[in-house]
Amino acid sequence: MSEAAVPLVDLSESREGPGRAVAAEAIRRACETIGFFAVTGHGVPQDVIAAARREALAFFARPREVKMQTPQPPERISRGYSWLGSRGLAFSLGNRTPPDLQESFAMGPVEPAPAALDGTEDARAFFAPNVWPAVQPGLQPAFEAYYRAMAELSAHVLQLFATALGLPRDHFDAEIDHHTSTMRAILYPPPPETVEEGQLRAGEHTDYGTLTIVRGDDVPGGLQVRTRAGAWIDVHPPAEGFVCNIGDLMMRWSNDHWLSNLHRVALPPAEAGNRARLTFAFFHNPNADALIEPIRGFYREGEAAKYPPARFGDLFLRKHLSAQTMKAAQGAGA
Ligand SMILES: O=C(O)CCC(=O)C(=O)O
Ligand SMILES: [Fe+2]
Repeated sequence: MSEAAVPLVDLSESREGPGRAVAAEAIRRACETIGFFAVTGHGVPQDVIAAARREALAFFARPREVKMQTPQPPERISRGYSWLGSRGLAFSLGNRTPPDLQESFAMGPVEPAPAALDGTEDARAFFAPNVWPAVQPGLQPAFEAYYRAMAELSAHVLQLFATALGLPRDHFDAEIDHHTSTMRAILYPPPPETVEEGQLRAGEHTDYGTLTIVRGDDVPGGLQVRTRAGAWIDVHPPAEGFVCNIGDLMMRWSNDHWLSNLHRVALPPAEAGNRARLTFAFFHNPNADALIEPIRGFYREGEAAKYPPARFGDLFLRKHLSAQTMKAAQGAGA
């Protein structure tokens, strides 16, 4: 039950020089075993994080009818406000659970769609305009600044992934230059007096994309990851750091040598008191038209590809939508 199972990687020397290889090797080991690692020395200014947090808490404290002025659009893409009871992450695995005890506010790319996607389904799904609450003009700039900082950090970590996979460091660069990442601020309120059987703050799931970078409050009722032995262990973020995990796409790219691992957000025990928890989760995704094909140079001797090549846009739309409705769950698990 050692919590050292989620290793800590200091990124402060990881940009150039011998520190790059050291960080890449630590990340390789983490991705092969638990699929999670924590980072410090990431270079994201603490005031960017603090401003986004402040704006999120102010937004979630507003009356429901105000928050509902920027609802998640009916197409179920990750924009705007999702109210308590409207999502269930375990649905994406086809599990029938009560909905998650969380409300959230999501955004997508800050840059417009590249011209090559003009008029396509990808442009509509991945580059749908963001929605911003008119009552709180400070939220947009704070969230955009945080999103940009996360995108930059992701690009750096993906270069370390390339090195860790034995590839040139710029291997993924051309697949992420019009990335379709989303970010979600999530508020887990204090649990109600009665919760339904099997109800959690976030049901067990794997993430869908390349890399997720999470900043969640380190309070009871927090993030847990499943070890290969089947135990759920608490993941404590380092002070001023982030928790990173890889998603299904990196697992697919690595022909399953890397693990996109199950995780969840538990309910706090009753004695922990009535505490809410705030999380910022940045879900890094590649370009809509990135071709995800198991990386051959990385195969072990004689190994065959476990997946056919597939466009990211097609893979994602199948799984993401199933997190939202049980009806669509048949196609999940990609
Ligand atoms: O709140 C957290 O720490 C993690 C949330 C999460 O795993 C998700 O939203 O995908
Ligand atoms: Fe997750």
